[in-house]
Amino acid sequence: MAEAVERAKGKRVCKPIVYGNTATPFGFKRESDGHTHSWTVFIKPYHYEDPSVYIKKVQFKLHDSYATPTRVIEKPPFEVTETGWGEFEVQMRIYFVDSSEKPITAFHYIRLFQPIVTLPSGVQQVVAEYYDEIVFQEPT
Ligand SMILES: O=C(Nc1ccc(C(=O)N2CC(c3nccs3)C2)s1)[C@@H]1CCCN1
Repeated sequence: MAEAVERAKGKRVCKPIVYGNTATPFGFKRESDGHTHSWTVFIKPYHYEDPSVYIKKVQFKLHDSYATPTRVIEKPPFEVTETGWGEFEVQMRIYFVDSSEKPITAFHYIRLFQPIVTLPSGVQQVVAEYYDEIVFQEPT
């Protein structure tokens, strides 16, 4: 109720987003660290638009075994590329250009093995992504 009072009635702005990860197997276990895959965790607009218009930065929290597990990305693309051998949960915290908008948190479980998609190039890749919407209540 307090928030409703704080914000004058105004139009609602919806920003469709996609978040998730892609992954590509090395095809072997790397001798140095046992890693088997390269993966990229991301959050991006669903439509073709510049996310920096409304997203200031995104904080990705990886598994603590990674060096510097908290990664802050301050300009698009809002993504982190790493290598590894297993699947685990990543926390993503989205900070907005409008500082009156509270940051929001999403969680994504890194997938390395499925679902497999075949890209137009014929290359096979794991793509695990989810659709969501960020809704802003714009004051008048
Ligand atoms: O896999 C899992 N957890 C994982 C956490 C981190 C993983 C990983 O891939 N890596 C740590 C990173 C480094 N290695 C060396 C230096 S940094 C590469 S895997 C769980 C276990 C059961 C199901 N999922």
